[in-house]
Amino acid sequence: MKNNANYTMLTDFYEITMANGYLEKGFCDREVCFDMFFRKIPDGGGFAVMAGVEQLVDYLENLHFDESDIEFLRSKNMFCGKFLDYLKNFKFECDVWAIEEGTPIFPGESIVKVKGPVMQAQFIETMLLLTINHQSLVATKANRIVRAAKGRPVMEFGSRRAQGPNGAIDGARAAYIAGCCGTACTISDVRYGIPALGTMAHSWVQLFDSEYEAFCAYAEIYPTNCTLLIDTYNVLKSGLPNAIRAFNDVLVPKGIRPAGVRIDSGDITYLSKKIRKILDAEGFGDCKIVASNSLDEYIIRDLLDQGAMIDSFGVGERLITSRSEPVFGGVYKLCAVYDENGREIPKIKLSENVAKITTPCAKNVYRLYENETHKAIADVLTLEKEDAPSGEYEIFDPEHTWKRKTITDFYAKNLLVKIFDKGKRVYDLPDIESIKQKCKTEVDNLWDEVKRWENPHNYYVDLSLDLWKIKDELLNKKSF
Ligand SMILES: Nc1ncnc2c1ncn2[C@@H]1O[C@H](COP(=O)(O)OP(=O)(O)OP(=O)(O)O)[C@@H](O)[C@H]1O
Ligand SMILES: O=P(O)(O)OC[C@H]1O[C@H](OP(=O)(O)OP(=O)(O)O)[C@H](O)[C@@H]1O
Ligand SMILES: O=C(O)c1cccnc1
Repeated sequence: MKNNANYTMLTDFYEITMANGYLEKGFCDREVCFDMFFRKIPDGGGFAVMAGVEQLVDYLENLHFDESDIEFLRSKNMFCGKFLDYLKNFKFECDVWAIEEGTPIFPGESIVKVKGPVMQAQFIETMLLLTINHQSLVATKANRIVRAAKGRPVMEFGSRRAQGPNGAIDGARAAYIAGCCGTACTISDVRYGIPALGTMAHSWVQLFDSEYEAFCAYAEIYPTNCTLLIDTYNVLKSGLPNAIRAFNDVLVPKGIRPAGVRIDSGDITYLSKKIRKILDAEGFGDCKIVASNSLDEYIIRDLLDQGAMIDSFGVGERLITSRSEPVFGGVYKLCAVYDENGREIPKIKLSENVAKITTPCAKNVYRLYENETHKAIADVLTLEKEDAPSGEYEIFDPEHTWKRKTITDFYAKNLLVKIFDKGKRVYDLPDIESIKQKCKTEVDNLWDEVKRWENPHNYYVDLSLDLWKIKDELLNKKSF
């Protein structure tokens, strides 16, 4: 569902001062190309997960300046009348391409490409980065947590500790794309169709005169979806015995099986093993054990290594805030300008820090898959005018060019999909289930070496020879 919020003024102030300046200096019609890319995968992982395109589309489709926005800008006494008039009639006219949501992405490759008048392409930087950076961060983290859980469902529980409403709502969406089974965030279901789910809070148990009464009351109201929180007082001495009594007294006579018990404190491995034994002995072998309490991929891996008997996980704060690495450093850089004849002039940003040097030119991004296994071998950035890699193709490391490899028996997929043509949307937004499925399929298509936790294989993101030559020429240029 569309959000329809107008975030036009959610922009760094310098985007507005530059737009006004471009107009004053006669750059109004200057066509340019910008690239969004990121430099580092959070948590030392082998890949990130693209997310947030739908909200970017929403933003771009709503982009307009209200009368009150223009009056606000006029009150700053910084902007010329011609610019304020331009804003009055502002209509988004850029071409936009993006890698589809749910796709694994790698450092250095264009994940969003924007072409159009510099005033517009520059202006959208802040929201474009904010939207893609946030959701890709949470999707990347959630995918790590889901993979650590090895097929056990992971519920997203983080709203209460998210950084603001959109942190919760869009974060839940990103978590679902990346593999979570649902969210406690109800409005994410209303807005995006992310299944709302959950158990109960300690306050439910505390409110009743006894734990047993609290459990019976819940079982009576929600007999077919009865997961009881058993750690309010003492898991083994009180919570579990009371839950078993309530199951036997309320559900068993109706022929209904209990859904589960949740633990939210203590030594999860020790408790889950004890709980499993007791539930099995009492004839509740099908009753699931849910664990929560400041979990993340590291603790989940550790718990499973210890043999914890957990069937599903509830994960909140460390997922929704990506606590271990809370920044997805996507950047937006000018890579080309076009002269009056439409000829492309490549642009580079240099830096002492090699990782900060940009790749010039408007580019395509191809993912090369092995014919037989459909596993992704490498990504290759090419000039737009180049054909897709095919046949016998040599890839080489753009920094260590002697590292070469000839590949055959592969097919290439163009990852950058056109979303807007001259400001008009030309892309049908996929539904959330297809995005989730895409994420699963595409992560499955990565070699295990890219997915391992420690020192994952550095997936190749290479440049075509023609693109590399242009970059090399600019790197060796003496004056600018
Ligand atoms: N067996 C285990 N191995 C590794 N980590 C665990 C294990 N059991 C629990 N943890 C984690 O250790 C941390 C324990 O948190 P904490 O010290 O707050 O204990 P607690 O029992 O939850 O206390 P509280 O009652 O205050 O919530 C949590 O992040 C939890 O997920
Ligand atoms: O630990 P998280 O991964 O964020 O998961 C969500 C937490 O939120 C709830 O706790 P609550 O707000 O009652 O606080 P608590 O930590 O004191 O239980 C729930 O019982 C989980 O502990
Ligand atoms: O439904 C739950 O169990 C839940 C929801 C939010 C936070 N913690 C737990």
